[in-house]
Amino acid sequence: MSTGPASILEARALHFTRRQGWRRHAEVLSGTSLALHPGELLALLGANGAGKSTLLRLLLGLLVAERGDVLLDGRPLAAWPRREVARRIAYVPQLHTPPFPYAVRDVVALGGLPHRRFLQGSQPRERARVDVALQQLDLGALANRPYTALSGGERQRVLIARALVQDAAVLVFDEPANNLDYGHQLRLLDQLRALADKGYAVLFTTHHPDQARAVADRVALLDHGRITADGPPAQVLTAEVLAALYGLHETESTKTTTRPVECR
Ligand SMILES: Nc1ncnc2c1ncn2[C@@H]1O[C@H](COP(=O)(O)OP(=O)(O)OP(=O)(O)O)[C@@H](O)[C@H]1O
Repeated sequence: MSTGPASILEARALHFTRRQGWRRHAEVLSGTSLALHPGELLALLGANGAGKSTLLRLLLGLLVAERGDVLLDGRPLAAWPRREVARRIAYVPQLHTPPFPYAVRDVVALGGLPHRRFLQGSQPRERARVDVALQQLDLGALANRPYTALSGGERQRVLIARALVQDAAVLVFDEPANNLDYGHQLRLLDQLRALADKGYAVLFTTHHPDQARAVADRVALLDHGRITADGPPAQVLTAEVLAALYGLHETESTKTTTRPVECR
């Protein structure tokens, strides 16, 4: 029996297979377990194709495992009404191309939808949350611009602002620092840290060990669908472990990737 604090979102021994072609099936996750706690910033690292996005989609209930459980507040995800899941877990996907030129403010306001009653418009409290999120993400000047006319990095910030308006207890980010310039990457990492410090449970995937080392409380390594390490970055992110995870021999470059990024 676990003696640590209760997890808010947890994957327990998940098995998931993808069909690849007519007959071939590949097991993407093989008994994968991962627990996320309130107030914690957890980084998930793994090579291309390791199964990170698949694990996130299972945790969000967008895919269903063949075996194993996903628990939200200790209760199987499938037992929660979909709308309640949307209230509790906010997801910031990797960038996508939006179909319509909605104004930035309207995209951010979509985060309030799970909190509205049927056919109800936005409420003053929600509009105030939109203003705060726009400000927090440095989007005030872009609020009335079409979302489709923004750069990749600006769009990423809009999606993060939308997640904040959702006011969920769990925030899940798929490679959130992708497409951001160096300054915005550092600011984003600081924002993730600040959100965890406020009590949100924050999970993000990254290809950059230095980002995990700079801000995360914990880092979990996913290697061919299995969690091979899970602990404080300083313990987990050794040059040897990274070389094994990414199929590298220990070199000067792998040593460099274990150096911390200064971001505060
Ligand atoms: N829709 C799909 N249909 C079939 N196979 C898929 C699909 N999506 C992903 N896969 C396969 O599942 C495996 C895991 O993919 P996943 O996207 O979860 O990895 P990842 O760790 O997020 O990779 P990356 O870092 O490149 O984004 C890969 O072998 C991939 O080819």
